[in-house]
Amino acid sequence: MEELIQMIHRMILESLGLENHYDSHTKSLVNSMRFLKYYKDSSDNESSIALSSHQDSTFISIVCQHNVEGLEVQTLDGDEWIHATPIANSFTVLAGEAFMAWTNGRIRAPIHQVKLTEPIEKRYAVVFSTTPSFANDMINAPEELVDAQNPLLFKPFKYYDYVNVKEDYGSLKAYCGA
Ligand SMILES: O=C(O)CCC(=O)C(=O)O
Ligand SMILES: [Fe+2]
Repeated sequence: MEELIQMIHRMILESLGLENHYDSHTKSLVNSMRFLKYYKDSSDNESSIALSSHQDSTFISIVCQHNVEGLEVQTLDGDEWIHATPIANSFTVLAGEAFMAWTNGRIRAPIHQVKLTEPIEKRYAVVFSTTPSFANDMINAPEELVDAQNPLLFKPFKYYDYVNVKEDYGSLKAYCGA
């Protein structure tokens, strides 16, 4: 898993021409793993929201859906939900707000939710996440990604300061939008 995580981060940095930031970037990463168990709300007939819509705060989240449907990703215009249908032997990768801010918006953090629809009553998922380390949690977009056409979208912020008050602000833009 460590290798996969490193590879995804490397692919993202390379795609943006930021290879020279790779060492400092990966040195300040922390990996974590969460096990999730969802139940369908029995008071709902056909479907129930098991995890309400949100953006992850992370750099990336790698979701193992165990072949059970439910994860939905909102389109950018907010008009539609796309089923992130599980694919056998595959993970689903979502970018989070830390990457969105650090890449000055080049990488989007999609809004997503988990909805259980008949006949699914129960769902397990495992989520592997990367976040900044406690010692080095300043998120500051590299200057290569900021220019007249791409003005800075988010003022530099400390990741864990944001995570602590995220619920109060509702979005990263409200917290530190430039
Ligand atoms: O269970 C899933 O498929 C997604 C979980 C998720 O979005 C999260 O834990 O942030
Ligand atoms: Fe999520």
